[in-house]
Amino acid sequence: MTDLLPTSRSTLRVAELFGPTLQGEGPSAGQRALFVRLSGCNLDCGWCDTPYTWDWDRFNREEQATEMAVAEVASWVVSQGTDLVVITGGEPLVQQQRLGALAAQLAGAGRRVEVETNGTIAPDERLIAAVGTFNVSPKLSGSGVPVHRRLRPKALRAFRDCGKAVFKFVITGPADIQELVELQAELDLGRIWVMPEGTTESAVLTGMRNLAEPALANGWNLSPRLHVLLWGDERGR
Ligand SMILES: Nc1nc2[nH]cc(C(=O)O)c2c(=O)[nH]1
Ligand code: SF4
Ligand SMILES: [Mg+2]
Repeated sequence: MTDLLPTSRSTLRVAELFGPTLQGEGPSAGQRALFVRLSGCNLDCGWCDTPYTWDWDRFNREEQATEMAVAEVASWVVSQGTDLVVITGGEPLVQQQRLGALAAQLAGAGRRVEVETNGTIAPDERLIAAVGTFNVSPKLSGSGVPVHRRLRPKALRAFRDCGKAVFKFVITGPADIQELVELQAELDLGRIWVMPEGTTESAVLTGMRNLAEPALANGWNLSPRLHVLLWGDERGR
């Protein structure tokens, strides 16, 4: 029998717990929310704004990642009087088993659970049952990640077909827009948000101005990065 350490089944690698703050992105932007940021990612996007969750060449893993019991994370969330909880990363689905346990506990306690994911790992049934909305953010060529790693059509179809996903794309320029037009035609993704890349107020505002007309022309919604407009690059916001 495989000798699994109990901690490997009951703990999550956590980067930070924060909030209440305002969900800054996607369909729930502007809503009060708590955030659970998990550590670890299976991609390495050039413009990543949370490299402290995965880039162990630049950051110290022991300092940036804490093993926490699923129950401990859940009780922190439930102790706060805010009903929306956003689980993000990193890539939360690299810990899918324990993420599913957390999401189920939170849903059982009456919380609305959103998961921010890069869409490369298909969600399992327990996770789908517990999550209210998956904000699926597949990476485009501007991320610098090779296409076979960042776009996994089978996983994207699983999100699309679960009925709980919206798709949110970070756009860094015209090549990303063209790639999204093609992806939409190929995969029929449903509701799409586009969002500028940027960690300063001026970069986000300029990006949103550049995206407004392409969004309207292609049937897409436009997402702000509200937390960046309000607080810049401050961590834990
Ligand atoms: N306020 C706020 N909203 C967010 N929406 C998605 C975030 C993320 O880092 O995934 C995020 C974040 O870091 N802060
Ligand atoms: S998928 Fe998200 S967390 Fe992972 S490297 Fe890309 S932007 Fe960063
Ligand atoms: Mg962020």
